[in-house]
Amino acid sequence: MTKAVHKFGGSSLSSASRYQAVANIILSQCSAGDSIVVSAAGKTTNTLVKLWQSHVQGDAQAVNDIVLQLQAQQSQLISELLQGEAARELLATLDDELRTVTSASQQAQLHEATLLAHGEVWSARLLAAYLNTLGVQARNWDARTLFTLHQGQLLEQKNQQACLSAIDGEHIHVVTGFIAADSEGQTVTLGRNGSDYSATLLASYIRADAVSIWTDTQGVFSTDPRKVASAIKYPKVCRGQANLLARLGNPVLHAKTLSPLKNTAIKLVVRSSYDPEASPTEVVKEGYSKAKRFITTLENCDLVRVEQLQAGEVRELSQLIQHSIHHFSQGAEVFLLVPAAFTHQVVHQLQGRANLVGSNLNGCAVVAPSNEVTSLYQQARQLLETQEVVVRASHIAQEYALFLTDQLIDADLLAVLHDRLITKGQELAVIIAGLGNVGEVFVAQCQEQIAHLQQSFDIKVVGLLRSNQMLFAASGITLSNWQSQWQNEAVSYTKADLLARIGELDYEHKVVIDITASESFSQLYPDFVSADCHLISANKYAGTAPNDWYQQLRSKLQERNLYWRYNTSVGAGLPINFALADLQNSGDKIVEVEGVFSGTLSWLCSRYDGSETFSELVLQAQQLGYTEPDPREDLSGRDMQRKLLILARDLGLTLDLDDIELSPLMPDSLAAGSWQDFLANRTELDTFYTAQVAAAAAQGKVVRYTGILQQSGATLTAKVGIAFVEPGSALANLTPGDNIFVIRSQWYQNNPLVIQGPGAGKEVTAAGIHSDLYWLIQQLK
Ligand SMILES: Nc1ncnc2c1ncn2[C@@H]1O[C@H](COP(=O)(O)OP(=O)(O)O)[C@@H](O)[C@H]1O
Ligand SMILES: N[C@@H](CC(=O)OP(=O)(O)O)C(=O)O
Repeated sequence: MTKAVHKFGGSSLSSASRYQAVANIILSQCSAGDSIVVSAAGKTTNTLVKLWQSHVQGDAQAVNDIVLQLQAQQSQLISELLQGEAARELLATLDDELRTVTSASQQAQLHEATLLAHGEVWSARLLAAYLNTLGVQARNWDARTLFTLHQGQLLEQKNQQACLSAIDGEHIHVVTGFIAADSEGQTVTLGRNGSDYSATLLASYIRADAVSIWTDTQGVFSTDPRKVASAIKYPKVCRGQANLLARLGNPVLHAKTLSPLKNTAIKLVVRSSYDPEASPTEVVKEGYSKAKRFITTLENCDLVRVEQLQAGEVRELSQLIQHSIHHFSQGAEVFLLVPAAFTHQVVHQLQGRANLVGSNLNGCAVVAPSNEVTSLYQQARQLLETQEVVVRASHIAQEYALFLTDQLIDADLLAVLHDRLITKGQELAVIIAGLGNVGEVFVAQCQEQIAHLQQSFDIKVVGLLRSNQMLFAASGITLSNWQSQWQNEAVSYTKADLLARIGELDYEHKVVIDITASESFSQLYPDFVSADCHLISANKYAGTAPNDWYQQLRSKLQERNLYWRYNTSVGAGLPINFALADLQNSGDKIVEVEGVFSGTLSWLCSRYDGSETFSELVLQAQQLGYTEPDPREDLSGRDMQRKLLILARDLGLTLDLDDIELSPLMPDSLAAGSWQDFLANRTELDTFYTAQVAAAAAQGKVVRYTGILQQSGATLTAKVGIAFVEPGSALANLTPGDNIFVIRSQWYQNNPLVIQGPGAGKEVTAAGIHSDLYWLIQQLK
């Protein structure tokens, strides 16, 4: 049986609704025998630290106020999650504990670690009780009964025995993070953010298979995603870099998190409790992922030079102040970066061997592959200079460059640094679905196109998919001979196989290019987005799916900073979506889009001159491959209806397909029945069409099949069908097969903007998809 440990940090337990979300994750993802390690709710530990500081300062009033604050916060959580006896019991225990805190403070008997431990104890107790009310057999553990340290060292055997006998296979075990006991039974803590470490320790003792660190971001990013919206989520990060980030004070993982995993195969992932479906970051062993670029900030540190630093002394100092301390050597000198609040303690401990060389410093560190560090160091220095940041001290090591300044690296400055230093030299994985007419041309053009785009991005086609087989190579498919690779290596696949392969890709960016005409493939878009893929579609189904589904997809894309381009779904390579977006973005108001958006119907109506019957023309078009296999698909007008809906949604209208009036280019009697029936009765089509031609001629006009979207005040007209147009108009004089879009706007009123040209064809459609890819890369740069 597999065993998992899930750790939920304070950010995942910051309110009753967050506890509920956590419980839902546990209900859906955990089974008996799994362990849940919890931190203190929200910022409770910070509040407890303040309480301790007030106590040390002898400020009884502040101690009281903070106790009341804690009581209010915890009681609210309990009351919102539990009822009846369960609630009463926890509220009474909370009261007792807080009364004990107050009296211990009054009697000068408060113990720091014991005080700080309350946060985790409250969380574990409440979560276990809440899970019980949901019918989960949950057990609550105080980690002081599981983890013992003697003089700062873990008593491995004792701890393992304690954990193995506690964590049975019948319950879900809710365990306090952050705390342990010393050999006298006194509380000790594992350092701020230490619950990550508790989780991996527990996992190593009980020989779990996996640890999930659930937090409020979807994984480990190139920089703090809460400060820089364009931060890149990395699917994989190697342990060494994760550890280095932690040692530089980055909060996403605690510095000791990785040590219990050494020499184990325990899988570690970081994922979001706010978005459990989003693909996580896996922290993998060295060599299992490429080194990535990161930028992390430091705030309010002191730089301390130390003489004769002994081995293990930094660890002891970190233990003393409950914070990780970054240290580095320059020549014979060793420096420590100490959180300013603890410098006094550290200097005191070092007994005359420490000199303060810089105080209240801020800064940033660029972590990168070792061959990039020197050049990034130089670029960063120049960049900081142009941003008028005075560097007080800097350090370059094999895997990172560190800059210390007096100025704060705020979110704006961090965004600039990230943009210039981190988002260069990125990789984009391309997955192409649909290798029909257009798909094959697209792949054939890819080699040259990619070489052209390569200057800014390292682009690799990693997947080629047909409806039932796929060729996947994470390191890239050689496009010059993909056909023979396909012959030898393509395999049949399921949706789960495809998503698993995409999930394993270790690229900064991924894009799925859908050149299929498959509705079921389009239904996978939400899964692709959950796996952090951008989308490019020639396929019209997702763009015309029911509005709720469509809007959910759009918001999911937005939440993840992902792009969706679908220029070729309307008018093939014609830049209609670009034009509409550009006009709207520049402040114009579009009042009407009218046109012929079907190459087939354009060809039929423009070619008809009465010398052949309409049905003969339809059969000719079928033979020339201009129509769908059953030409009634075209004659039904559905395809144009879909395209009009895509344009309407681009204009911000929340329409559904059925909101667009549709009248087909054939009598209803022919729409039903088999193709044979159609052939047998095709004269009905001819009668239908000649009647339309005669009616048009009576008005001095000609027949065309058009779509129109018109906004006039509060009235919206959206319809697709037969229209009688002036013989001299642009719509009437269309080259057979071409599409035309006539756009009327505030700026283009009497003389409309006309976009006209081939609206189908494999070369132009493939070129349009390349244009979407180019656009995507411009956005990512
Ligand atoms: N490179 C990064 N990737 C992800 N998160 C980061 C990064 N750098 C900083 N962070 C911050 O780390 C926070 C998560 O750590 P923390 O607040 O300790 O979470 P928890 O309470 O779940 O333990 C995120 O909210 C984010 O702001
Ligand atoms: N509650 C402790 C331990 C911890 O790990 O918290 P979090 O998981 O929220 O970072 C702290 O705030 O330091």
